[in-house]
Amino acid sequence: MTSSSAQKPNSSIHTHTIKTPVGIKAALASLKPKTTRLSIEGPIECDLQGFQLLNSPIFNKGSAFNKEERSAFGLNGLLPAQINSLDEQVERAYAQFSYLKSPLAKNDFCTSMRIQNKVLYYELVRRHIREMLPIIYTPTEGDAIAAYSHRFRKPEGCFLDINDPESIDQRLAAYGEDKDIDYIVVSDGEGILGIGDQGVGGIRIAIAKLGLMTLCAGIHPGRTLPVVLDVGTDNQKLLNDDLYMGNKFPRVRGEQYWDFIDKFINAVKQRFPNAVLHYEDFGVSTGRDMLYKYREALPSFNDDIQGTGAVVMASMTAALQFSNRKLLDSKVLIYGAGSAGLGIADQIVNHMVSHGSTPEKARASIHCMDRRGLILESFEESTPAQKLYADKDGDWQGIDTTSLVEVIEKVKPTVLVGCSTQAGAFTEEVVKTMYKHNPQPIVFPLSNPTRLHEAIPSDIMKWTDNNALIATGSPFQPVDGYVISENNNCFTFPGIGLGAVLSRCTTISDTMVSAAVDQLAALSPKMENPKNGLLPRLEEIDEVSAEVATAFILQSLKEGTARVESEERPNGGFVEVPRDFNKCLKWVQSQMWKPIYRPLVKVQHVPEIHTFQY
Ligand SMILES: NC(=O)C1=CN([C@@H]2O[C@H](COP(=O)(O)OP(=O)(O)OC[C@H]3O[C@@H](n4cnc5c(N)ncnc54)[C@H](O)[C@@H]3O)[C@@H](O)[C@H]2O)C=CC1
Ligand SMILES: CC(=O)C(=O)O
Ligand SMILES: [Mg+2]
Repeated sequence: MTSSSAQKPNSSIHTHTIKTPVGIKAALASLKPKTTRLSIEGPIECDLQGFQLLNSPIFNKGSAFNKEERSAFGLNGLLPAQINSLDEQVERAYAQFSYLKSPLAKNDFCTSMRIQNKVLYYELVRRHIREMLPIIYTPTEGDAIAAYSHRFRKPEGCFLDINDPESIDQRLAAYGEDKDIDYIVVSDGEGILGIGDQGVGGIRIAIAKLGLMTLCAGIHPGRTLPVVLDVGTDNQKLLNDDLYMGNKFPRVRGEQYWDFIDKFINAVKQRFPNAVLHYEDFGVSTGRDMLYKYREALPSFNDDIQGTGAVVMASMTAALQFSNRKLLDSKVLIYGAGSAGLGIADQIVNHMVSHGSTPEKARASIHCMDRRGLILESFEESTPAQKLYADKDGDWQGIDTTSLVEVIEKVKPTVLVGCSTQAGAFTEEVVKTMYKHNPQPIVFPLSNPTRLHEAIPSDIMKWTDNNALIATGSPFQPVDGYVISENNNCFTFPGIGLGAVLSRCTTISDTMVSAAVDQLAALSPKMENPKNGLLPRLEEIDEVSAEVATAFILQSLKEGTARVESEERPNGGFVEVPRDFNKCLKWVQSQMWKPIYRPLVKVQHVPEIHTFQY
């Protein structure tokens, strides 16, 4: 059992008066889990029929409905005669996907498949993950977001409007009144995937991240909620665009913005008391404050800060182990001290502290640059987070602190991280200076999209005689047989999110994130073969997420933040989570949603007309 600090979860969602039409209620009840909130196998009760069933992506099987289901659910006449297997459907869908030429056309195809049939969509992407991930996520999703108002076809997600803060709860209710929600991704669209302010188009980053939660970590796709906070936009192109679909005024900031956020957080706590809240692509001036302001109020997580920090820390650990160097001897230079850069710096500090350092010593081994150059104590306009890493002016007399090469010459970093959105900033001279001081320099150009990378791997390898240890922000081809790992936060946020959902933790602590980092680093294939990447293969992502989640849950249980063991099973008794890693891993895997068709069982209620999205 958990310690006394764990609270019993609010079970009001199970008992509150249900207003949805009775048919939908039955369908939803069948999504309810056996032990925790995830139901992944066995028959699903359903009383949708005919077109309603075909239009419900959670229940739809398209041409795979069998004879009995076609009769029972009024589908005869709505489908051609042949009954396909999921394999055949995937083959057909992949052929259609392959026929399309441009990445954006492929992205459109994926969107339409996702809102048509979730099982088919996730199975299709799972089988072709390496090819399709860049289409449904960075970099192509960034282009799709930039073109949101022009390519728009069907609304998905929940739109909250700063003009109408009193309606937040009503809007959340309209989206999913009678569902338990396990996981919410929210964005205000200010810092999208390295392409900046995209206003209301930010809804699509929330949708894309939730897609990865399901794909990579088996979060039930019917139990997630994408939210955009439409607070205006400072993107002049959007403001001038007649077709732009969001609020056409400059971003609201200051008190009115924070009141809106307060109301949103309170509404989430009330309506979805068991949900984990994931912040995505907020601006540098808000994302960090939001995380620290609310992280004790509800289990919440900023992917750009913590998810990115965690995956970089895991790659760095793997690179240090491979090159036989010690974490506490490392010196790190972060080029681009924004949300991601400072999140990485914080995660490195957390990790160094949990491996025996002090916060002061750990911070002293990290140096940060932004568009003003090396961050110095004398800079008045630095953010509080930047000030933690500021260098003493006196130590830098006579050195051009705006020159990356000069800074490297003085610091002699073992690790160079780029999250500056400055394409080509890691020049030949920069990389060769790193190499001069390190036989195996660790270089992570992370800026997305691909065209913004600080350097491309083939150049870095050429300039270091293939000795650099590289991980990038977007996918790249191997160089001379060396696999280049994508330092993608999809190796961390889905596993951490799954761990948070399953443990029902009250908060996501730094040490829980550190446990996830250590687990991911332990899965690095680099030690087996120097040509392997620093991170596991994408094809193993669901297994990786399960392991990351397991480490997270065990740490949460240790810290007394897990509430899962105070949840009652439907048939009596309480959930018991095994403390043994392998047994706990099996339990985690048993809770993950999988893209398989489950038998549909008819229930005898007459459905009313409804607006149910799934
Ligand atoms: N690979 C991954 O998994 C992730 C990659 N990223 C990428 O990292 C990049 C940064 O993202 P955020 O931190 O959210 O953006 P941000 O806007 O918060 O930070 C960018 C930082 O770069 C600095 N910068 C700009 N010009 C510079 C220059 N010439 N020299 C040095 N620094 C300069 C800015 O001052 C700012 O501090 C984006 O391209 C984003 O896509 C972000 C999260 C995850
Ligand atoms: C990958 C990601 O989260 C970003 O670039 O913002
Ligand atoms: Mg992001």
